[in-house]
Amino acid sequence: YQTNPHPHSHILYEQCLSSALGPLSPRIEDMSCPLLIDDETSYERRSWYPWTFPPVCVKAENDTRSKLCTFTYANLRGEAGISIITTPEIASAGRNVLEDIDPRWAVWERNHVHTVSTPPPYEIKDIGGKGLGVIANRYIQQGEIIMSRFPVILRMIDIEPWKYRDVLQLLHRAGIQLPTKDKAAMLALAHSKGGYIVDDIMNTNSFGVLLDDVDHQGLYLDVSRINHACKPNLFNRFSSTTLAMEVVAYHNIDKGEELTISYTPLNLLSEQRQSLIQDWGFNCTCSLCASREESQISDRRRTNMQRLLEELDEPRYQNHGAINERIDKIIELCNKEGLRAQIGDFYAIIADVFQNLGDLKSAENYGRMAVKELRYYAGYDHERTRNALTFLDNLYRGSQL
Ligand SMILES: C[S@@+](CC[C@H](N)C(=O)[O-])C[C@H]1O[C@@H](n2cnc3c(N)ncnc32)[C@H](O)[C@@H]1O
Repeated sequence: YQTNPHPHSHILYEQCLSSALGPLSPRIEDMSCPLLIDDETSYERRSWYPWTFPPVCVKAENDTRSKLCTFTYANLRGEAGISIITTPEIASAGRNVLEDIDPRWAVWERNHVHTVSTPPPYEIKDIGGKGLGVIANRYIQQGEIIMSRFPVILRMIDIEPWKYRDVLQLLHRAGIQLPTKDKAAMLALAHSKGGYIVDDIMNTNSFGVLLDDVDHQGLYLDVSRINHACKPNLFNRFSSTTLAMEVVAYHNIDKGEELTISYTPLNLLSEQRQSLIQDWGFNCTCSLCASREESQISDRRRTNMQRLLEELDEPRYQNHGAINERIDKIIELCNKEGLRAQIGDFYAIIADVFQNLGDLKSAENYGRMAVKELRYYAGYDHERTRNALTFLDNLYRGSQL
């Protein structure tokens, strides 16, 4: 091991911040505690390993211990570079996301082989009124993985302790340290609000992602070219172990159709949806927003679903007849509203209700269905999927106490 002269990192190193056995590889010989690396520890050549450049850091105004740094890794799994703006602690704990994936392990984890459609079944073209967009160049079948990408920039969302100017400097550094090809593609992405260009690009195109369970903004090339629709034909799922964002066909898509995702959670009411879209800097012109009649019908159904879900918590409905009646109605409304991607979350709620009722068999059934749906729609190791798996793990253990 290298010696680590940083006073705080020593303690953190002893505690071993990240899971010692990286989730990407089951090999026992890979067990090691990652070192904490920042601008002070990386004074010797290569002592900033595994990063490609020595990290550049800024200190918080009132707390000199908290640093925010830019870490760059030039070649993530042969695809692109990645720059991460985060704390040294998170970078150290989350650095196993840089490891190459052992394919046998990945298949075992996911339960199926991961295949991205090749050649890509889409083209990126100018779309009137929306800038560039993505168009299907052939018939696409439900479930096809259209894109699978790693982020080129990640930035921690809670940057409150640091000066905004300092954060912008780190962002600038994040951009210039990317390999030339990725930097050019990143700088060509859409921007909408003005200000420093990379900041504007991040705010116009990023997705929320977790690094070491902490919220970050993630910028994904290509995925960023997909425009918004309230009833999209694609959904995206995220892996916190690999940082991969997969874009998958929600249903069958005809050649020539524009490929779309929803920039907002799918189940919002029209007013909430429109206001979020306006924050994005454009107007929602989907029929679900633009047609008064359609949005009223949809809002009514969604409010109904919400009410039915809330009723499941009420003691007077806590019997099998009332619960099953509500489940049938929720599923019917969910299908009518195109909210299939959220059914896993509903199953998880229902599993919980059955557990509270003491019906562990039904709780297990719904818990298993929740895991299956969440693996497919949210991601095999998404936080929501992990929560559903923990529920199943605890189900019988809890009843034996
Ligand atoms: C993530 S980018 C999508 C790709 C973008 N059109 C481009 O040229 O790269 C988001 C930007 O695309 C535009 N956009 C996305 N969906 C739209 C929609 N449904 N209607 C109008 N503009 C849209 C907005 O300007 C938004 O700020």
